[in-house]
Amino acid sequence: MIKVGIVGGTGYTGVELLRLLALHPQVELAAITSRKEAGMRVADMFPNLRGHVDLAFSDPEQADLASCDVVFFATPNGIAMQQARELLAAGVRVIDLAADFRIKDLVVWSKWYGMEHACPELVEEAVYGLPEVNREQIKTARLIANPGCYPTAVQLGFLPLLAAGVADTSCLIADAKSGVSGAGRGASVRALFAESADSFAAYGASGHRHLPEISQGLAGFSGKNVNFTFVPHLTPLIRGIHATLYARVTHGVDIQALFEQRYQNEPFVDVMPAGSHPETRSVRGANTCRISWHRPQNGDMVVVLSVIDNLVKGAAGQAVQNMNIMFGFAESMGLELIGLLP
Ligand SMILES: NC(=O)C1=CN([C@@H]2O[C@H](COP(=O)(O)OP(=O)(O)OC[C@H]3O[C@@H](n4cnc5c(N)ncnc54)[C@H](OP(=O)(O)O)[C@@H]3O)[C@@H](O)[C@H]2O)C=CC1
Ligand SMILES: CC(=O)N[C@@H](CCC(=O)OP(=O)(O)O)C(=O)O
Repeated sequence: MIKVGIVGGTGYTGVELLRLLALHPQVELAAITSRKEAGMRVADMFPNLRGHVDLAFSDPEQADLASCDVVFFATPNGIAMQQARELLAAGVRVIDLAADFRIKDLVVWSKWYGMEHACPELVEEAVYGLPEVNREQIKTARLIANPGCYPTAVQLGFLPLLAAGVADTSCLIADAKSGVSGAGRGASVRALFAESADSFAAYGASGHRHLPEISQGLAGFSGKNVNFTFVPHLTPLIRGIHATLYARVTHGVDIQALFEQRYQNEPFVDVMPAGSHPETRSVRGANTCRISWHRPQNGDMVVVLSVIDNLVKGAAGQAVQNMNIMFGFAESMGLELIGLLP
């Protein structure tokens, strides 16, 4: 058994971590923090956890995080980097669900996140927690940068094409749609029911902070710089990301075989039969990325469709997957979940 702490237990990714970890056979939940709700019983705020989580939220300043084996940060950007050095020095492994350690170029990171980095030396050490790419490094990592939700769906969709060198890297496009829980649980006008229901809009079309994270990953897969366009959209879903990806691909390549081979040993990537249209609801609540591809009019443009649950494979589920790999547990432990239809 390992002792686990969660900083930011009242947010959407925090409560999703609790849902998954409460039933994990190798986990003892030791500390769950919230500044605003310190003292409140977790199950009083989240009745779905009644009978499963018998702890109260503690103030992050008071919580005994140093005695944990691993601490998850389900906090806004810029929080984990304030505490990671101290925790690592105490022998605690850290998994950050925010973006503090995702981008290796600190100048780029500061530009997009609007702050100076508090521990640049740890950015170099941190392992980007996309198991389908970095499984070996994750096994021994002390510090994991858990990927963003859009970056997970987009990178897994492009990976087989770029790793095989069959896509034109001068024009890669991702048109991605997210459910409203992607914006977190903190009140914001755009997430209000009356603002987001029965409407659909792009945002950040001329620049979103996931652009540099995804570009960094795609360049790594292809071994060269890529020209990448990313347009996110807010949809009236609660959970889910649907990424529609466009790439010009060399003719004559068996793309179905390429995807099936790349993901044949991956427990959480499902390649559908050629010509399928994956639905976000098929992965709702599950740690699955479900993918299919199309070649419209048999031209050289390939369209990849990639869906995830932003809170599971896009955040908490992937973080638990990383924990399993780091501690030598079966990678699927606590994550054998099937999407919720309807
Ligand atoms: N929502 C999503 O789909 C995804 C989110 N992420 C990332 O995961 C992180 C968490 O997201 P999400 O759960 O949506 O966020 P929420 O806004 O829903 O929750 C944030 C949590 O952090 C706590 N918190 C806020 N400020 C601080 C602080 N200064 N110190 C300690 N705790 C703090 C809050 O509790 P309190 O204020 O009481 O302390 C709350 O529990 C973010 O970085 C987000 O970008 C990544 C992938 C997907
Ligand atoms: C719908 C929505 O607002 N989504 C968020 C991204 C999700 C997220 O939390 O970003 P990280 O993965 O970087 O942590 C946004 O566009 O800012």
